Amino acid sequence: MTTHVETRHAIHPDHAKRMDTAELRQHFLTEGLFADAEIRLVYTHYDRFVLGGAVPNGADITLDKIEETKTATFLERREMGIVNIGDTGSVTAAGRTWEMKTGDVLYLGRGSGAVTFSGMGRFYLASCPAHRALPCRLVTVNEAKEMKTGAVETSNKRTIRQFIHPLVMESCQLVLGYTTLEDGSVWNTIPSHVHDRRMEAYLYHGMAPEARVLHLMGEPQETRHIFVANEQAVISPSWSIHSGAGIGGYTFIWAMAGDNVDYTDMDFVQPGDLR
Ligand SMILES: O=C(O)C(=O)C[C@H](O)C(=O)CO
Ligand SMILES: [Zn+2]
Repeated sequence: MTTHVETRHAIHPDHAKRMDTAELRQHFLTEGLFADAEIRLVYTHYDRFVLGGAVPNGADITLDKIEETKTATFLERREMGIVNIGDTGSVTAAGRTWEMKTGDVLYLGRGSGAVTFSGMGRFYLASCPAHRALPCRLVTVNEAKEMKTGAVETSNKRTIRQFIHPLVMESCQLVLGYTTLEDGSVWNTIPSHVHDRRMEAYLYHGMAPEARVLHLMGEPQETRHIFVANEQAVISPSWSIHSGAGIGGYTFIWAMAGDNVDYTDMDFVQPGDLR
């Protein structure tokens, strides 16, 4: 098995607004996170948030130590959320094994040690620094807090499921869940928002191979777009909106790290104020 880590540096909004399409994609889009028998990570300088994919494909693959953190194990000073977007698989860490069905989310607290992924799961990983060790917890789809929002009339009817969230469980910085669009609704995160206190990343999945999401990013008065394919993620700095419209159905996993874990701490931007 191989573990591959790529580093993404933080970009100032004045720099971002001068980027062409290729540069925007190079800095904010992550492609190819999921590969058989590999762990692929993107280490960002936005709140030291790491995102990635682990695909055991029937074997065992282990995330233990990476050079970028210069710690004895990856989770020595970090917490991690794991979402299974594949078939049933399992995760072993901290002397325990959790079976994860499609859509389940596992929280691993600081100091959980090496993490082994097994079975036919397709695991999305989101990790950030943690100031204390909190208990590991599997949150099943039924245990998530479900929020229906949007409307058919505005083409944004969707279900937001909150997993690593103060209403469900305690974490240090990480807040994570996923949002599924209803048939016929295309827009996510409308009205758009920013939250200067937290960065965010969106992993889009459950899309047909030829489908694309037109992801909107940038400062509210300087928006840019990125066309995103299935199982690609967009890194959203704290100064950027993160909204999108899909050509076809999709789900996206949102994960955040920063100064607070208050999901409702958003500065909304109405469509009429976007440029
Ligand atoms: O559909 C939505 O709206 C979202 O899922 C919004 C994200 O959860 C988010 O941006 C949280 O800050
Ligand atoms: Zn957000």
